[in-house]
Amino acid sequence: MSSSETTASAGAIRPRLRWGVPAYLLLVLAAMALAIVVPKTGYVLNISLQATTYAIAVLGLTVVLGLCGQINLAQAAFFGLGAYAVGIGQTEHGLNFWACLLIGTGVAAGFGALLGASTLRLGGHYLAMVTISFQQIVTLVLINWIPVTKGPDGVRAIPRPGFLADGSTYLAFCIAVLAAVGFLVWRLRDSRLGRAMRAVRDNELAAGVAGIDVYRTKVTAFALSAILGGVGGGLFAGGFSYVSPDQFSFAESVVFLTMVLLGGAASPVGAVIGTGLLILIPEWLRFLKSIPGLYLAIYGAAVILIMVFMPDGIWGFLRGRLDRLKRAVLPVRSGGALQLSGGGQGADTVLEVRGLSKHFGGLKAVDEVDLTIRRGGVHALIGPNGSGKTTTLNVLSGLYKATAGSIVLDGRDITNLPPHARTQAGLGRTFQNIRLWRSMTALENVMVGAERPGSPAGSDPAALMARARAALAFVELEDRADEVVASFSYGHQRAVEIARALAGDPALLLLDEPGAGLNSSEKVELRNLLKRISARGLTILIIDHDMTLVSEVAQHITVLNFGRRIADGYSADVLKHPDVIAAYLGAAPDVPA
Ligand SMILES: Nc1ncnc2c1ncn2[C@@H]1O[C@H](COP(=O)(O)OP(=O)(O)OP(=O)(O)O)[C@@H](O)[C@H]1O
Repeated sequence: MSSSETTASAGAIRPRLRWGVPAYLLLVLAAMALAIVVPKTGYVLNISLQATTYAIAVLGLTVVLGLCGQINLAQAAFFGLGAYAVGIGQTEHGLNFWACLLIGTGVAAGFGALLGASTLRLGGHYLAMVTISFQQIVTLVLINWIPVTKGPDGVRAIPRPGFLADGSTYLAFCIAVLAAVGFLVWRLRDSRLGRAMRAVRDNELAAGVAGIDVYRTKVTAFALSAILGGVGGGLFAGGFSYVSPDQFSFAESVVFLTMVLLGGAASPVGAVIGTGLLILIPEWLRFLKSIPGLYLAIYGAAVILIMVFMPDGIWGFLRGRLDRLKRAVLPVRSGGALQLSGGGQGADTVLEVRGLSKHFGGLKAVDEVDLTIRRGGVHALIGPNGSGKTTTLNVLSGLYKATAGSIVLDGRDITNLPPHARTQAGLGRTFQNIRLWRSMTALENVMVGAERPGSPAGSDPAALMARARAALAFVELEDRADEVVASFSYGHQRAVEIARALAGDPALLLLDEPGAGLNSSEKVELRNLLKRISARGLTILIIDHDMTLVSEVAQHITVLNFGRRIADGYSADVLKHPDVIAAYLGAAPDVPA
């Protein structure tokens, strides 16, 4: 191993196997060849066609639910839109198969984006209800818009393209589409968009503050999911040459959801496993159908047992076992030294805040606060509990809208920008309660920070990876880059959060109580880290209750009490200020001699 290499200690980052793609291609070609040459009954052909086309739609749920964490109980509706477009377009309007497939997919994408748009105001149960409502509307339209959809009778005699007329050839084609979609979804996970989706899933607030446009990411995830639903449905219609409303009902959406959860929502492999199993289990249990109820009871019990004992799905369970075997074997390249530019050059002032107020009803949490932060060095914002420090940081980073006042960062007015745009403008921050994306590795967390538009790494994946590693090396955690952060100690999680902000090369770093919850040796490490950051020219605004830490690292201090600024200036002067001493319970704060 060269000196520029070190060894990662867990396998959450995927090794890029040189033979992986050719092996996958060979496997797909073999499956296609088998589909064509092996003689099969109509029954086997139908089961195979159903599994393949369903799996494409279930991969859509891998994107929206598995990667982005958004519930979608309308996948059967998107599947139906694709299927009916292929059915009606060909039989009623004489369009060709491919044009119909494209139209169906486009219509599904449009409605998917519309559903995604509702996430601006809705989440969780409410989002689930909106998707269910959409599903029910589509079902009602399919049943009742008889002149167009043929109502409950459905659309019959749907043709396929001439060269795919033979059922086995059509199946091979569907396998090829499934393989291509599966590959794209697999690659999506480790792309910039995929990381953004996972960040939104794990912690939406932190994603926004790290520079991700949360809303756009969700809309994109919904649209992609709907596209895959539409493609799957279109191919389904060609495969079965008949579609009717009951094939695309709410019950089918639940089946799609069960498939993705059963197989494992986080990976396309899970989608395929879940689909295969849920289509095959009923067939295997068919012999029980003679005893009323028994078939359903065993089917339901099997699904419940798998979900209880494998909460991450079957593939999630197997993957966990595989990852344990792979520990401590991945060689990784060193990221080199972290470059910090400290934001725009020239102007002395990096942040200018005038008359900033934030009221919660009658409570003036922040009340006409002025704050000037000079470039370079550490500026502390202190004050007793409830004095408005965190609220100030939340207004600065855009999590709260200011009631009044203005915020100018590096000469640019950012008062009305959303959080991700402020990050793009040059703000970096950490949280009082650590907000990492817990299912992602340290490296993945920090890579999202490095992806901030305007950061020096640009969009080159190798440069992003190198910058993220450099940021981790800066906080002395490069050797744990490929471990999932949930396994880190509190102190190390804080360091990763700081590395994530540093990777974006901010003009100003906001640290909300970075010392909270740290033991004494971790506090020493933190103090040294802050000094190293400051030595690189990056300006820090820190909130902390530990006056020893504050007086050791900060050159300037602003003091708040009851939301108002009561002192501001050089640290030594401010800490002796009578109002400050009075604010701290009438006694001198714990200032070291
Ligand atoms: N979302 C909110 N809704 C209503 N009141 C809030 C909200 N957030 C903060 N407050 C109130 O605003 C005041 C300032 O709170 P803030 O958390 O900013 O204080 P702080 O100085 O950071 O305190 P601490 O040091 O304990 O973290 C408190 O009275 C708090 O209860």
